[in-house]
Amino acid sequence: MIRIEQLHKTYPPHNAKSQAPAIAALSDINLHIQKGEIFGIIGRSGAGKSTLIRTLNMLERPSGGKIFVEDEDITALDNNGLHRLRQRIGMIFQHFNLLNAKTVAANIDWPLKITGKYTQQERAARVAELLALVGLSEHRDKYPAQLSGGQKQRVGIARALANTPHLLLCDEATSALDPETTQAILRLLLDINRKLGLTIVLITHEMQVIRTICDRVAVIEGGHIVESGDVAEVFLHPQHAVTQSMVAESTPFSAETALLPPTTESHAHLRGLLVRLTYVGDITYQPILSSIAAATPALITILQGTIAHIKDTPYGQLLVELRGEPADVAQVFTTLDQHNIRHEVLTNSGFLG
Ligand SMILES: Nc1ncnc2c1ncn2[C@@H]1O[C@H](COP(=O)(O)OP(=O)(O)OP(=O)(O)O)[C@@H](O)[C@H]1O
Repeated sequence: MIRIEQLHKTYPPHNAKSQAPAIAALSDINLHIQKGEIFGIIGRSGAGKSTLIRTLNMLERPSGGKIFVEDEDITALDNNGLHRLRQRIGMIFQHFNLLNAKTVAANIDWPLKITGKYTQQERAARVAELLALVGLSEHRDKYPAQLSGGQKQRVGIARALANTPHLLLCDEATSALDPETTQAILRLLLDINRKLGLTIVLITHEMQVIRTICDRVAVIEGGHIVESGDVAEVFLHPQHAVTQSMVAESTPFSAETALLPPTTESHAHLRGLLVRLTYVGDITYQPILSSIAAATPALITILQGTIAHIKDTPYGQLLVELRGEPADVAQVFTTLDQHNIRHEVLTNSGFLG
């Protein structure tokens, strides 16, 4: 659906007369986004997220590299080509960008009207369909000022979908919303993705957004993609320091004991190996640990645990202490391997004193 090759974007220094160097907002970005997936781009403030998503509909012109959308090199398009491209790409924004002097229905009708392609009757039918899709039929005659943030974003979504785009870009679409409304909007986006098979690319600084709806994710830092892959893999086994800290901030599993290395003080009582177990999928609900415990003289103590979801997939993480003879401990690891339960020895507490 989208192929980004060696993309660069440089901004001139803020003060043109200064000797300051140009700002490299994006450097050597290479990404492949599949048709029908929800692809998330996450990063801290200033990492380059907005610049990257805005290049996908050429609101921002790259300084180098190529972007193919449905096999068409969009960096080479003239004005007519760009106009046609933008009809195939919808976009929603953090602050909704609605027309305040128009009603909900008129906001949604606007992109249909400016194409000049449809009769008034066709437009009215399409607006009614979109209002129903986003759950706003009874608010059709209200003005944006009379709506909550979540309702405004629903209007934004309906407007973005008006011309039946192939791709929806979401620029921090839930950042201005409270957690409950965020969940409702994310559910709506997921529903639309499934019902319409629409490809969605979103940018966010919240790992929770990625975890709730994305299939794959790229982590951006200092204009570089530092890590990318399936959400479960990146979320459960983050490699880069930025990813690790964003995961730690968002996880229900306390960072103090689970995701950061234990301190001598916090685990002074431990005598065995401190091991983190991670399991993904149906196995999450199977009593593997109790059957291992029954079959081995090694002692397993659960120190902390959680079960949660990454999109539709359940996963579990346990922090356990493992004590016993080396052969018994090795047998526990073999059994864990047989069940595809990942185990990481965080420390041998013998060394903690
Ligand atoms: N129009 C511009 N002119 C000059 N520099 C810019 C411009 N837009 C962005 N930048 C710079 O490019 C870098 C990336 O900015 P960008 O807005 O893409 O980051 P971001 O990850 O979206 O940040 P935020 O989450 O704070 O919006 C930053 O250093 C920023 O200051």
